[in-house]
Amino acid sequence: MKNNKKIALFGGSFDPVHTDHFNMAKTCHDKLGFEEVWIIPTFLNPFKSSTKTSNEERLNLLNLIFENEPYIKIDKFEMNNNRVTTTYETVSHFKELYSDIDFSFVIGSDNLNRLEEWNNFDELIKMIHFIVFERSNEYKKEVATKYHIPIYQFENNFLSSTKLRELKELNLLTPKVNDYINYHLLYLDIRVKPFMDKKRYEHCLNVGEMAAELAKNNGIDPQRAKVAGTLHDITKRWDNEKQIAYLRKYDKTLLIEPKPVWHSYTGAFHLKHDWLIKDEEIINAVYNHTVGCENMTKLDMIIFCADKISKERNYENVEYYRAECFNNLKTGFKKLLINQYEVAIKTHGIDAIGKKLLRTYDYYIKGDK
Ligand SMILES: Nc1ncnc2c1ncn2[C@@H]1O[C@H](COP(=O)(O)OP(=O)(O)O)[C@@H](O)[C@H]1O
Repeated sequence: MKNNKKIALFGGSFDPVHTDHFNMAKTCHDKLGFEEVWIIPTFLNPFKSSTKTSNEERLNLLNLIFENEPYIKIDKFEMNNNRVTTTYETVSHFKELYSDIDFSFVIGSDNLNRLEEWNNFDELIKMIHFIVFERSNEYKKEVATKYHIPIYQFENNFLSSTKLRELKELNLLTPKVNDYINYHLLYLDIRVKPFMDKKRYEHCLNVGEMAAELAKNNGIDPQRAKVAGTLHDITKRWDNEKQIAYLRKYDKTLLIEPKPVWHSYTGAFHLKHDWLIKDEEIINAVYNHTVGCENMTKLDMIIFCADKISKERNYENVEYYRAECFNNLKTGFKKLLINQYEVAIKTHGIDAIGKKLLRTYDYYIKGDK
């Protein structure tokens, strides 16, 4: 009898794809005898109202994580359908197209709980073998027994896309996937929006846009500037207690700076230690965005300026400062710095404006750097 090729179909939202998805696919190939694993990202999960990320972004992430795995094929059948596609339809499609292939369908054990509710389940279970990977100990074991479905263990980190979107357990996510997510600013509606009011969120988006424009003007990667700009105020609405806790944890000396400046430092610490952003220039640009420092990079200046001239800002002379920044970044930056220094002194007095603003002012304005 002819030995048919064995292929595992692995469907999911992959929003984002993570290390455990990777390990499951690898186990199918390395240990369970599947020659290939075909990854089928959903257009929409039938049990969810919507996915959070575009098809293109999810595909890019899949291509990235599996780039060195030759046994993987990423199939766009469900995505291209542009509508909800049930597993029954998908399996029928592949079986019809490739009648000489032995297909199995990979799921996590959580899916056993509602497996019998899947569309056309009675037929589906006769059409294809399910391969189940244990996700936790709590699942309907009787469903597996009833349909003789094998359960496999694998090197499981017990990750979930939902938790990763919420910045939980990011240290276990394949770093290049995390880097892509950060660089493309995915999941802002989960990671940024809920932590501030609408106006502040709009400001953040506008600063990101303005920073990208200034970056283009100055020969810098606009996307990196957009990331720093969009995330610059990420901790602005954190309460004092949380700000203090972060400063105590990462740099106590900053507690002597005025409270309104704290968020620049806690923002940088949050992005570095919780978002796991590795690009130090981005981290530093957030760190320096309120009162600057000596020897600022172009990106530092861009974020400092973009924050003060973003689209929605409408204080007197804002148009003038905008034009100055686009005409010459350094000149615009210095003018904004003088303005900020004078306003700060008028409002708070020289003793209360903090050492860092004084130092930046001395360096750039008095020292004419
Ligand atoms: N840590 C894990 N252990 C076992 N199975 C998992 C794990 N993470 C995801 N899976 C399984 O991988 C498949 C695709 O995952 P995902 O895209 O997160 O699911 P969904 O389509 O439900 O959003 C699902 O069958 C899910 O149960």
